[in-house]
Amino acid sequence: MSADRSTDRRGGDRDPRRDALRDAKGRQRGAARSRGDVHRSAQAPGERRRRTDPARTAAYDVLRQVDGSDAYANLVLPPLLRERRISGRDAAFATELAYGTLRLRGRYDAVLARCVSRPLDQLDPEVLDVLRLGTHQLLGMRVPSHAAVSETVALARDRVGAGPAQMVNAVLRAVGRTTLDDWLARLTDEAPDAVTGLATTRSHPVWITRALREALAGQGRGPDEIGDLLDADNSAPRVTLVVRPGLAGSDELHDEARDADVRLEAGRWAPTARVLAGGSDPAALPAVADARAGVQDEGSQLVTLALASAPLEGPDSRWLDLCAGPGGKAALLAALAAGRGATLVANEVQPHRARLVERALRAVPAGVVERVRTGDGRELGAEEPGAYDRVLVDAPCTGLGALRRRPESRWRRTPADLGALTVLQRELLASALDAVRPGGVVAYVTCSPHLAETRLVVDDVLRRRDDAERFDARAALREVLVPGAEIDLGAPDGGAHGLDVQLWPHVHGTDAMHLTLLRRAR
Ligand SMILES: C[S@@+](CC[C@H](N)C(=O)[O-])C[C@H]1O[C@@H](n2cnc3c(N)ncnc32)[C@H](O)[C@@H]1O
Repeated sequence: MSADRSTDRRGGDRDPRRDALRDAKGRQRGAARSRGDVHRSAQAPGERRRRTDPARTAAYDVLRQVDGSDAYANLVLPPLLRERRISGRDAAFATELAYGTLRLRGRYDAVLARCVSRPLDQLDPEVLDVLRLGTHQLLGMRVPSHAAVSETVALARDRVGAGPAQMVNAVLRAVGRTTLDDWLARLTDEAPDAVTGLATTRSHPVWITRALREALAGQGRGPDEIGDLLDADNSAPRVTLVVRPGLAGSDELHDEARDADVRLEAGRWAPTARVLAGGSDPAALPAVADARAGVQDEGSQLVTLALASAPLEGPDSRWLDLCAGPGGKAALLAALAAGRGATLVANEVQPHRARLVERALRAVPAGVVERVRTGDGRELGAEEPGAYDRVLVDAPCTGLGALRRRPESRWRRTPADLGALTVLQRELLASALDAVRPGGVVAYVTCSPHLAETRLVVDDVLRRRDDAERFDARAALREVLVPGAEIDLGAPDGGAHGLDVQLWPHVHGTDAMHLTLLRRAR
């Protein structure tokens, strides 16, 4: 229980000084307000409208766009903050409020359902979003209760009207009468079974909780790790950069970071990784602006490095990235190919994502990128059979391994998504195995640990053909780690005979990337 609470309160986007620096009510101190002339003289007490806090209003507007227009929070929030000139600790407050509320929505809805007399789906969606925001301030942030309630009531009055604001007041007071620990104990006690209890308290859909637990067991880890995994999904990840080898030197990056007031630390696993330890926006680094470096999860770097270094006999001159958009792994592959005298073809089906691949590759020396192909990867194997030495299939997937990065995605995905995706994944892997030459290597990668998207896809494709076999991805990954790093990849007999790699947020601090390595036999 207490681990749960500390996870929530750690909230990676928070500035620990923020609560002290915002005023005693957790409210932004504005000039008019500090002068004490906030609309008071113009209105009767019952009609008083206080100026609502811009940070809370921004978080509310993000939630409305996410819930009402299917927008992505990480695409909506940054421009909205820029447009409204919300920066510094207020931007950090708005970010934690919006992202934290979205991540923990399942938990908060369970709490609210016990404080609202009607079923939640009978509330106006606007009112429900205000209640969720207030609940996150009460149970997931260090905002004093009186401020959480009064500021949220002011937001309700401003955005949804005086009537609902009274109801918001009453409900939030009921929420705040019980501590987070006591709420979690009650939700656990009242759950019909253990999985539902975990799903509710850790704010994940039940089907995802079940799938993640099965994936842990299926990849040689204890199913009892599920609580830690779900908690890790509820914490914002640290920002990690990739330093593309040969494109950005360590000293050069060090100097640029110092000049831009960005503090970087070496990554834990990948020699190419630098973790943002403090300072300002990494986009301020010239190396990031001109694509010699980029923002990339360390797990994504590891699986790419493992493919590039996997043992290979014979020629090693043409590499293919079959599903390249937006180009993070393609840029790392191209940098590695440049150092090895190889070339890269990057393929992507969606034209706008193919353009992002071109942008990501702009720092790669001329001649290394043979072309960025816009087309269906499922056809490439038949068009160019046996033409490549190394092929990456970073397959479109549910993204269940990157839930901490996309606060709303767990509520959007449904089990029905799996059907179409797993058919596509099989077809892309089969095409990759056709495109690689005999003796060549294919990496099958997903940012999902779901067994239906990982092991079962590979097993099924291999069952249908006798010209390819799995080999030891764990050994290949260990070869590329920073010197001296000891990585726990699960029990040796777990997960496809201990050959596949499954990374985990709660163990490795990376996204839950999956890697299977395959060799074309003939
Ligand atoms: C997981 S993302 C790849 C991420 C990328 N490797 C990176 O590191 O930036 C999967 C990509 O596959 C693309 N895709 C989906 N269907 C495809 C197909 N039939 N052929 C090629 N690409 C496809 C998607 O548009 C998406 O850009």
